[in-house]
Amino acid sequence: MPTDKPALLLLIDDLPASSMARLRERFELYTASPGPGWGAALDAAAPHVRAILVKGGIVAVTDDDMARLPHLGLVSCLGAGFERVDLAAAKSRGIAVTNGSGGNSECVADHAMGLVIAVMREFRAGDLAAREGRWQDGFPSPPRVSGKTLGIAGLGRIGTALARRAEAFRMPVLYCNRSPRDGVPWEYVPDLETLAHRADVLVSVLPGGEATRRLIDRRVLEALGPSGYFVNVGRGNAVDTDELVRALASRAIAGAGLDVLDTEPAVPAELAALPNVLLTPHVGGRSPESADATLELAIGNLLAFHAGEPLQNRVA
Ligand SMILES: NC(=O)c1ccc[n+]([C@@H]2O[C@H](COP(=O)([O-])OP(=O)(O)OC[C@H]3O[C@@H](n4cnc5c(N)ncnc54)[C@H](O)[C@@H]3O)[C@@H](O)[C@H]2O)c1
Ligand SMILES: O=C(O)[C@H](O)CO
Repeated sequence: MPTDKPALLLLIDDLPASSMARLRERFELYTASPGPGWGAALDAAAPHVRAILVKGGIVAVTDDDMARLPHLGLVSCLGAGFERVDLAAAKSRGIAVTNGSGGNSECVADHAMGLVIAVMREFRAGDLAAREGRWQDGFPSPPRVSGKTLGIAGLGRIGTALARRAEAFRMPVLYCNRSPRDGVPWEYVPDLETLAHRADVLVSVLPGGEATRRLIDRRVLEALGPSGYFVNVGRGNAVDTDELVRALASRAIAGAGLDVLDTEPAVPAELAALPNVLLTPHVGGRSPESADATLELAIGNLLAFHAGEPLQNRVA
């Protein structure tokens, strides 16, 4: 039965019931999931849809997919990641792409600060020692966090929120970005190797995609040095994981806290076996508050698009 609600092709199959209800209130939903029925589902939606909602860091939207949807004008990404959307194809077809950066940035910044503290203060080893009845026995004296120099790779929304938290810890903040940011009080360092060399703890908030692939390589890790720590809350592909494992195992760096891996959801056995790494399963941005804010941002953009109004967070 036709409705007066705009049609939306939803490429996400794990939204909570409350989010689905919010979308159904506003849109006539069509769905597709990667797998054998994908093409047929896109074809069924094609006559109706002008917009897609997708987790653009997880599900690919290719040139072929866009070609199947002749009325498509907007790919709205729920969450910050959009590296699996073919931006060049979207641009050449006149299709706008938006993301949800900002909706989860405070939560990811909390998580990053948590990883910095947990890995530097050896929470994992301390928890184990206490549970195993080795109260303080042979426990090392891990470094203080406050006052240490924080290097941030990728000073976007999350990086900025993290830098503000670090200020409360009296941590000098340095950052590397594609270009210096206007109006921020932190020192810009033009290359990652120098950033790592000058930092006590390097946090990567770099996005995924080809442009950032393995930017954190052996040289950067060696520059961080044996008393340096590495934390990643951006994307796993920005790091050379083999080199990271080598650096952790040989104590070329002191430790790491990783929320993202280029192999995820698989965790390499060599990494899992290391005592000086703390892992969380890509949950840095996950919270009810983030889910609410990112959905609200996406709905706002979808409605603006259908009303012919300006879009927020355009990435193409
Ligand atoms: N762990 C999680 O749960 C989680 C949650 C949200 C976002 N993320 C990841 O974090 C990334 C950043 O999110 P954000 O909201 O801060 O995005 P953002 O767009 O606000 O910031 C990204 C920053 O990275 C910089 N950058 C991009 N390429 C670079 C390069 N080659 N060298 C140096 N700097 C570069 C950009 O200039 C920008 O300042 C996202 O793209 C996503 O991949 C992870
Ligand atoms: O990109 C994001 O927002 C997070 O990584 C969740 O996908």
